[in-house]
Amino acid sequence: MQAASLQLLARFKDAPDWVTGIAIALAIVPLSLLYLRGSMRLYKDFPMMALVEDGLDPKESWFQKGPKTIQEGLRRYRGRPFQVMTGTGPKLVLPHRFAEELKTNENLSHNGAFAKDFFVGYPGFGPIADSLIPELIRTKITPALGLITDDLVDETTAAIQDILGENTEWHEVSIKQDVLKLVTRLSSRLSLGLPKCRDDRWLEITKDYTVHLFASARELRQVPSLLRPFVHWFLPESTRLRRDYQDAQTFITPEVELRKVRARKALEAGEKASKTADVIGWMYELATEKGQKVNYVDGLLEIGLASIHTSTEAITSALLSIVAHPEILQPLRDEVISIIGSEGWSRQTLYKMRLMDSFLKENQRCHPPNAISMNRLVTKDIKLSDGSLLKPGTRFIIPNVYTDPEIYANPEEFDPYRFLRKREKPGQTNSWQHVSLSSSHMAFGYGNHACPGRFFASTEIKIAIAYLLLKYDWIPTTGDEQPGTLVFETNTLVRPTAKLMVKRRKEEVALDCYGARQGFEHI
Ligand code: HEM
Repeated sequence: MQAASLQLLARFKDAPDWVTGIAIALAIVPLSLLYLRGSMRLYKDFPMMALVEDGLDPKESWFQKGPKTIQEGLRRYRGRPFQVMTGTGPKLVLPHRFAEELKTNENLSHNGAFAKDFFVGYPGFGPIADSLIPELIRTKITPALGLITDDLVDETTAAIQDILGENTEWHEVSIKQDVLKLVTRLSSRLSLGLPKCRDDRWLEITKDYTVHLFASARELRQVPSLLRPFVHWFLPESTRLRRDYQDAQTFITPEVELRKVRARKALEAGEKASKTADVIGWMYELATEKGQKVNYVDGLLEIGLASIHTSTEAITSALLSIVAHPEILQPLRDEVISIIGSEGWSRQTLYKMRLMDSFLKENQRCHPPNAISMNRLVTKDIKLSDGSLLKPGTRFIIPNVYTDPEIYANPEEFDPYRFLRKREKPGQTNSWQHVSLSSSHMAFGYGNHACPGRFFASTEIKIAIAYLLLKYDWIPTTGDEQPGTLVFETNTLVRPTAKLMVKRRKEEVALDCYGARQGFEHI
């Protein structure tokens, strides 16, 4: 912890003297106090896991080797709950068998757990706990997916052209950065609709906000808790985050006002407000239905946060897997050629891409961005089936079981057909889709707070991959920047600098779609 504090202090070198003085005083004085305070918060009935054999204390184990800490804990404590020391305090690790009994427990909060890890309450960090958004996704976005599919194809057509272009010679690209740009375009199309969604200023704000929030929260989790209320004011990422938030407010507010005026005028003229087709419109609709005030800036930023980071990781990782397993490329292309070539884009045709669906699910299994799921805060006493008592305030996580040979045959093998075969078994057609939830595949979480955006995510990812495969050839780069991964806490993510070689090819069937949707306007 001392090393982390000193590293942090080094970042204050350009700050005024008085700021540095305060920071140093705050860093040195309470360190011992913090250790005491931290240890008092431990869950006393559960063993603490640390990779002592690797010379790491509990917190270092979590930060540097999260996935290994969890695996080793499961082995060492033979399926009994144990605790780990995260940057924001201890969390229980509950073995996977508890997922079923906890999935619909009402005394669990997802927002509460995330609020603590993402410092909701500090200026600029706010949106992640807005409870209206899951409802909005369930009641407005998912039912409109048939119509949204056209928008996403339209946006992918334009965005791919802008980002990857027509170069038919092999050239190197920063693949994660390019996918991030593409996903930001798609998420922005959902949030703001045409034409605002293509505004460069908004695209920059929403992308930067997502990147800076994850970076700030990650930095702050490494800072001793007593220092955080001061340090967050000076961390470069948090400073940028507050600026992004203000920029978002400046950008969004006039657009919201404009929409409200239009809706009011329509009502005054005795007309119905037009049907809505983006997040601003749906938020307006939901607020009116519920007679509730909504924060549009928070809502749009939350959609960006939930969707941009996750879908970027999913698409980049899928593309890297195709490059690493070239034998799957042609079967995936053939499926798109056959289905889109004969029936065009629609929610139904995307559903028919069963190999793509299975491949994406297998990719989540083999390259999970997170080793755990079901991050929850206990709000009332819960007694587990093994007799353990979880008191209010307890936080827990449940590890994934993707490498368990009793659940997945040959778990080390990357088998894009794995879930396709499972779906062919009687009665199993809907159990193993990309978006299906189960405790043995928790890539979209599990239970009451499982990802409501997964239907949108799966649609957008399939469209993006179809374009990337039919319009481009991909091979590994020969340069220094081999993709590789970054491990932090329990996350294993594609490195932001990952590179691939790409060249334009001629797609076998027409994919493109131009122009806004007909008969479904913005308010
Ligand atoms: C590949 C893409 C995505 C992945 C892997 C993913 C994964 C997850 C996971 C693991 C959770 C936590 C679930 C739990 O703990 O049980 C979650 C929650 C959530 N996701 Fe996603 N997500 C993705 C895309 C999206 C998109 C596109 C949206 C929005 C359109 C979205 C909106 C949300 C929201 C609002 C929650 C919080 C749910 C709640 O509080 O009840 N996600 N997601």
